[in-house]
This record gives sequence, structure tokens and C-alpha cells, in this order.
Amino acid sequence: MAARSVFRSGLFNGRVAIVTGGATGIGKAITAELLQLGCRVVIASRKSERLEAAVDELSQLIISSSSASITAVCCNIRHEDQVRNMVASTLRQYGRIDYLVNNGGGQFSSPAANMSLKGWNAVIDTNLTGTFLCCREVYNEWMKDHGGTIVNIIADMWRGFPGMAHTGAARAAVENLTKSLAIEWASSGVRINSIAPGSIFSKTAMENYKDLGPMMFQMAVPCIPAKRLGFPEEISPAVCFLLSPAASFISGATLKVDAGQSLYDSVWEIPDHSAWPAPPEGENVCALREVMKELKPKL
Ligand SMILES: CCC/C=C/C(=O)SCCNC(=O)CCNC(=O)[C@H](O)C(C)(C)COP(=O)([O-])OP(=O)([O-])OC[C@H]1O[C@@H](n2cnc3c(N)ncnc32)[C@H](O)[C@@H]1OP(=O)([O-])[O-]
Ligand SMILES: NC(=O)C1=CN([C@@H]2O[C@H](COP(=O)(O)OP(=O)(O)OC[C@H]3O[C@@H](n4cnc5c(N)ncnc54)[C@H](OP(=O)(O)O)[C@@H]3O)[C@@H](O)[C@H]2O)C=CC1
Repeated sequence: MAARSVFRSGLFNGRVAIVTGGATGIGKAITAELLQLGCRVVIASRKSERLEAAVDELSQLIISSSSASITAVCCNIRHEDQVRNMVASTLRQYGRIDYLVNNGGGQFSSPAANMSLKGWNAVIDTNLTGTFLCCREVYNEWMKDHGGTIVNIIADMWRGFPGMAHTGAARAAVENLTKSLAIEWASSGVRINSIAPGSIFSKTAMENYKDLGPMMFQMAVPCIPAKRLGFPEEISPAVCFLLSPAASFISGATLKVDAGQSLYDSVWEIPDHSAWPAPPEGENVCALREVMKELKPKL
């Protein structure tokens, strides 16, 4: 499935990674690249049929001389007992956990004013609490004594996330969590960083938004300096870099992989309105009125 990795083959030989949401979209590309680099990967998410299909497909990438392997465990990261089971079963199977990629997550699109508490909580529990639980469990059960590397997938929420305020709040919180853990766990030899993807197209990501999906992704294109969408295979090399020894002095950082989208335009339209309070009267307001009088006929 994925293009061949630019990294040295065998880079992750003998290493063990957990990739949440590793069966679809960005997670599937990460899993594919880790496998090509010799890693033993455990993919974890809610739907067993997706996990089984990914194991079948991705195991075909493994060449017979490689130390790589792929297995799956059903885990809803919102549930503490299931996260505990994911970590315990990985340790039973492989005896170590070198890497954790917190990629599983998502949201629905809705104006904040229409969000129910249940919907808000579903998104916060998935993206913030789920990430916290996975980090804490992997740390307590393995990385505390052996070190390791964690990458958290967040989002382009640098100017807020109008239309998906719940996920903006959760991802900003994960960015901050990443910084706290980078300090708290440094003395265990744990590095932890975030990656903030721009608009990354995959069939599963699009289908999450039902009928709105195709339009949402298409509408993002003019706001991307590259004038095209990104693809999962453009996120996975950044994840592999941050996991690898090439990033041995990087912790607590966030890497934006968005072709500059976060610096540029927004899809959120603010209609013309006169709802704001008038500015304080004074010489500058008078001067602007004069300028506008002269400018108006030319506009
Ligand atoms: C340009 C694009 C940028 C893309 C960024 C990406 O991340 S792409 C990646 C995209 N990939 C993903 O996002 C993948 C993962 N995403 C998901 O699994 C879901 O989006 C989830 C996080 C909401 C969890 O859902 P779940 O079914 O496990 O949760 P649940 O059953 O426990 O409670 C859900 C509650 O949430 C509410 N609610 C839910 N949907 C809507 C809606 N459309 N409308 C309104 N509200 C909605 C509702 O209140 C519902 O309760 P109700 O009223 O039914 O009793
Ligand atoms: N595509 C994009 O433009 C962007 C994506 N992101 C983020 O990147 C990550 C991957 O998304 P992407 O690949 O695009 O979309 P996908 O919808 O393909 O991937 C989401 C994955 O998360 C898993 N998942 C969702 N909820 C849970 C849960 N509660 N427990 C365990 N696994 C869960 C899903 O599997 P299952 O349903 O089986 O549980 C699925 O594999 C997500 O966090 C997403 O929000 C961030 C910015 C932009």
C-alpha cells in the first residue's frame, strides 16, 4: 500500500510499536511504513473487521527475511480497562513496547452551539482522555523503566477549530499534555512529541462526515498553499522520523505537517455584519471616515 520508506530498511528491527487507529487512513500508512522498517506492530481500535482486514492486507508487505510482524487488539481508547488490556497483551506477546503512536481519534462537524454534552464528551474522551490513558499505561507498564518514544497525532487547531470546537479544544490540550509529559518522563528516557496534520485525504476520513465529507475536503484545497490535499503517506515519514534515533534530541515539540495551511487561509466564512460595538470616537475614527468617503467611489 504505502510508497517505500525513505528510511534505512531495518531501522526498527526488533522494536515493538502500538499504533492506535492503525487499521485505516493515516494510521494504516504509519503501520505500513513501520513494517517496512522491520518493526513489530500492534494495531488497536474499536472495529474488529477493520483490524482483521488491515492485518490481512499489511502482512503481505512483510518480506520473509524481515523481523516485522503485525497483530491487532480490539481497544476503545475511551475505556481504561480496554487500554490496560491493550498494553498488557502487547507485553505478554512481545515483552517490550518501544513506541506508542496515539493516532486513533476523530470528531463530527457541528457548530459549538448545537453540540450536546454527550457529543462534546465523546470527542473529549476520545482525543484527550484516550491519549492520556494510552500514554499513562504504556509509561507505567514499560517506558518508566526502559524508556521509549511517543508520538501524538493532533490537528491544525492553531487558530481555533471553528466547526469542530470540541476537537480543537481536545487537540490543544494534547499538545500541552505532550509538553508536560516530556518533562515529567525525561528522566526515564522517554521522548514524546506531537504531529499536527493539515487536511489529509483518505476514504475512511471522508466517510466519517457522511454526505458532507467530499465537500469538506474539497473546500479545504484553496486554503492549502500546496493547492492540493495531503495524503496519509505524507504523515507517516514524519512519525517515523520522530520515533527514530534521528530525533534523539527532540522532545515536547509539535511538527506541523500541513504544507503551510495553518499559516494561510480559513474555510470558516464570517458573514458581513454590524453586530460589534462601535469603536471609541476620536481623531482616528474621524480620519478613517474621511478616507472611506474618498475611497468609496473607487471601490
Ligand atoms: C478537512 C477535514 C479535517 C479532518 C480532520 C479529521 O480528523 S478526519 C478523521 C475523521 N475520522 C473520525 O472522526 C473517526 C472517529 N470518529 C468517531 O468515531 C466519531 O466521530 C465520534 C468521535 C463522535 C465518536 O462517535 P461514537 O459513535 O463512538 O460515539 P457515541 O455513540 O458514544 O456518542 C456519540 C455522540 O456524539 C454526537 N454525535 C456523533 N456524531 C454526530 C454528528 N454527526 N452530528 C452531531 N452529533 C454527533 C451525538 O451526541 C452522539 O450521541 P447520540 O446523539 O447518538 O446519542
Ligand atoms: N485526515 C485529516 O485531515 C486529519 C486527521 N487528523 C487525525 O488523525 C487521526 C487519524 O485520522 P484519519 O486516518 O484521517 O481518519 P480515520 O477515520 O481513517 O482514522 C481514525 C481512526 O481512529 C480509530 N478510532 C476512533 N475512535 C477510536 C477509539 N475510541 N478507540 C480506538 N480507536 C479509535 C478508528 O478506528 P475504529 O473506528 O475501528 O475505532 C480509525 O482507525 C485522527 O486522530 C484524526 O482526527 C488530524 C488532523 C487532520
